[in-house]
Amino acid sequence: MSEAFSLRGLTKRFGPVLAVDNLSVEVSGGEVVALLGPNGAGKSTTVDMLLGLTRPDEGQVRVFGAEPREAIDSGRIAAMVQNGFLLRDVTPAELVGLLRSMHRKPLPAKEVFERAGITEFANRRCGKLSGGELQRVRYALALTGDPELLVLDEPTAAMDVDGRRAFWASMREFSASGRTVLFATHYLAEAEDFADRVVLMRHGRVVADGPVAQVRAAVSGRVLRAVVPGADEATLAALEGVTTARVQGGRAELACADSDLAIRALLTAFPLASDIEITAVGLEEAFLALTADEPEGALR
Ligand SMILES: Nc1ncnc2c1ncn2[C@@H]1O[C@H](COP(=O)(O)OP(=O)(O)OP(=O)(O)O)[C@@H](O)[C@H]1O
Repeated sequence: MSEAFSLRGLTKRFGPVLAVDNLSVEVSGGEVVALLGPNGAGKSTTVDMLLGLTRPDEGQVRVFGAEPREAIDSGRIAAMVQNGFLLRDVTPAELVGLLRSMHRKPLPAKEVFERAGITEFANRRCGKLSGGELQRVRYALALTGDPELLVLDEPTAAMDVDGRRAFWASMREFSASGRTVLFATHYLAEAEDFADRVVLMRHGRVVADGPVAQVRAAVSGRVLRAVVPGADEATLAALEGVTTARVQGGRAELACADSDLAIRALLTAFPLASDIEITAVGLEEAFLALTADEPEGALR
């Protein structure tokens, strides 16, 4: 499938803060990708670089084989960013009208209103709209130019349950026509329900990237804890079935892709290992561990 965009070796610093650290992601046309991570993981900075709003310190961004600016000018990419500014005294209908006049092949205004669920308040001034309604207006503006790639930063923030449901139904319709979507979120459920692929970020880096089922399998393994005399983290991490290892307070904690293999390997290498316990890690818990705000977390 043709490439929609690629981010290669992107790095971005804000003073001492390393917001994005050597990030590489390639997305093909038609994929729906969730950029998932906790607050401060670097999602917005990554989205801003994809849109050409921020320049990377290192690395390269290509959108449909060109600079982001060209893709934006040609209307092939559109975005809905957090807190995008909307004038208080204009109406959504006026904004959509203005944008339609700037695009080569805009969608009919009525279709934009319907798809974004703003028909009811399209002629009300933006200053009179709620936070959730304004989010839908931002979505309408992103749809107006009929883009091939839609980039959404925390699109459902401020939306209520019904608003979220309607929004995702509309997005499904958008992607069903073979278009590409990248959305940043910190809601695991949204990523699971809507994305084909999840790129999990933490501390500016990609910690997992793959189909939802694969990321789920990679993160929802088991944890083996034991007292292992004389063991160091590197040796334990190299055992068969073990993903990462941590030794703390005399106990080893091993994150396992396959705990059956891991326990056999552990007892072969360290016959004196004792006080062994194995616990299952749910996806939610594993996600929290993977993205926890501690550089040397148990699971990575
Ligand atoms: N303009 C800026 N100046 C200084 N630091 C910044 C700036 N923008 C982002 N950062 C820092 O870079 C890091 C990544 O921020 P970013 O907003 O990209 O994360 P995020 O994953 O989108 O978080 P959130 O879910 O809260 O939006 C954070 O530590 C943030 O404080």
